[in-house]
Amino acid sequence: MGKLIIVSAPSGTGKSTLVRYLLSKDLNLEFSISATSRPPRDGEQNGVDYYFLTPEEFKRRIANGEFLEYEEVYENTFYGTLKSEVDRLLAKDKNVIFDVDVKGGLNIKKIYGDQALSVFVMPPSIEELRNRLEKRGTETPEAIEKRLAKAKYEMSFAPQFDVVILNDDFDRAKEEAYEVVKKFLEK
Ligand SMILES: Nc1ncnc2c1ncn2[C@@H]1O[C@H](COP(=O)(O)OP(=O)(O)OP(=O)(O)O)[C@@H](O)[C@H]1O
Ligand SMILES: Nc1nc2c(ncn2[C@@H]2O[C@H](COP(=O)(O)O)[C@@H](O)[C@H]2O)c(=O)[nH]1
Repeated sequence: MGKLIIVSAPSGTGKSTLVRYLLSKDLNLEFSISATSRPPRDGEQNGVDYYFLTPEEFKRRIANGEFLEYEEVYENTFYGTLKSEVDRLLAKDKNVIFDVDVKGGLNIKKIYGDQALSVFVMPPSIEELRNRLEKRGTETPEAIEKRLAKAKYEMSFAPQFDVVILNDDFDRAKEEAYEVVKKFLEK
């Protein structure tokens, strides 16, 4: 049976970068495409990066019980994992990797227990998070402030994860993540 790798971190830490690296390795991993009510960024594609839903459609699916978990990660912006997405990937005998916020990560771990490995990616500092988000340039200054304001709170959940990886130097962090995930998948 396929296993689950959950990657969570405050916004800007580098979890998507880490997830992309792990997907490029020979680990039989496939990405769990989340649903979101936020609009696509430049270059993002529906059904590849996210399933982009209107807030109304997102709420209809919540009421219909279609989500394994969902969070209003930022005010009026919903993100969630569809049950159908996880079932689709596990049915293909894939290991599933998630890029989800901290609460979503802990919820998925609770549901799947030992079948899942929860990984918290720790930023070196709040200042470095700000640098990374400003350099990425995908959020307005107001949105960056909101994300940073939440980061300290999210970091307090790190001890509840199976593994904590510090993303200071990316080359070191990606090797550590690879070793930890490989070991878990081989168990
Ligand atoms: N170790 C690192 N050192 C410097 N920059 C990094 C490092 N890791 C990632 N980055 C850069 O930081 C930015 C944020 O990374 P990424 O988009 O992967 O973060 P994220 O945690 O997925 O954020 P979000 O939750 O907002 O999607 C990117 O521009 C990425 O290239
Ligand atoms: N609880 C969930 N959180 C999710 C999911 N998909 C993504 N996310 C998290 O949202 C933020 C913001 O993402 P962005 O793409 O707007 O930068 C980030 O922390 C993601 O990990 C999900 O299905 N459930």
